Amino acid sequence: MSNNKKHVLFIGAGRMAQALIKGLDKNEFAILVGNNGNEQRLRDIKETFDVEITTHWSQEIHKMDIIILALPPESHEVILAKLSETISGQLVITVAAGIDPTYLESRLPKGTPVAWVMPNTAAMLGKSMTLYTLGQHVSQELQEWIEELICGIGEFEKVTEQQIHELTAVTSSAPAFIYRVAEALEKITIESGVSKVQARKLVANMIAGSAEMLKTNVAPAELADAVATPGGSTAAGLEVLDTNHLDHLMIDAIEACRQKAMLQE
Ligand SMILES: NC(=O)C1=CN([C@@H]2O[C@H](COP(=O)(O)OP(=O)(O)OC[C@H]3O[C@@H](n4cnc5c(N)ncnc54)[C@H](OP(=O)(O)O)[C@@H]3O)[C@@H](O)[C@H]2O)C=CC1
Ligand SMILES: O=C(O)[C@@H]1CCC=N1
Repeated sequence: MSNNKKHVLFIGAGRMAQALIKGLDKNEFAILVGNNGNEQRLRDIKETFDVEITTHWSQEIHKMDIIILALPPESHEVILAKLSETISGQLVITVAAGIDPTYLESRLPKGTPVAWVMPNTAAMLGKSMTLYTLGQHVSQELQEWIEELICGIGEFEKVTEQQIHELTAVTSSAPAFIYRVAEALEKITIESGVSKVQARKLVANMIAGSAEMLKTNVAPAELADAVATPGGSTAAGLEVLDTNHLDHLMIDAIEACRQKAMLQE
């Protein structure tokens, strides 16, 4: 069984690597994890996820089928140069904001299959909305490997390189915007005298229910209309949001993420 497993090396062992490792099918993938020298973190990962760890990842490349770069965008340049010395046709995947297949291909040996996968932290619950796109040298079989990798962490969509540049802010960064909204609502809820646990239950289930409603494909405006009873209380709150241009605030926040991701390349 283990001989048929695909060997995956994670370079980077932080939040995103751990979220992905949690979702991967350990019957399909043999996982090895390396990082930038934080050995305690590697030991914790070994214990938590029952995977192999290495402090010398560059010596393991020849045994690997897939290499996943789960490290900061600005660390890619040096890591790709190091990888190029030993790599021989392995699939290289990055999850970094701003690091597209064109960037990877230009820094790896000619013909190296590469992909860009953009998950979010809900990967750790198998609930990521993940985007992916392929480089020029990815076969049908390798595309299937990529989909096998990411199906364990939630839903996915294949899009273009340009679309990942533009949509990383929406599918990977905007969860943080939702958490900010939740934080504000939790604070308000606690002020009504309920416990923190109750506040979390109220707010989390309200957001989860709203997300389920969105999945029915009814337009968000229509869903909001259905909440706002004519002349009722919700309309008064919506008017505050509209008058203060929540939509403009969202556009500005998304644009700030996009600009920063471009600078990190
Ligand atoms: N967090 C998120 O929601 C998302 C993150 N991403 C992308 O994932 C990537 C990682 O982010 P995240 O997990 O949040 O970051 P973390 O800071 O949690 O983890 C970064 C990891 O990269 C390792 N690392 C840094 N530099 C090097 C290097 N030169 N060589 C080897 N390993 C290195 C660190 O090593 P050490 O353990 O030794 O410190 C650490 O394990 C980023 O590129 C980000 O754009 C993409 C989508 C969503
Ligand atoms: O904040 C970041 O840079 C990463 C990329 C998208 C989500 N987190």
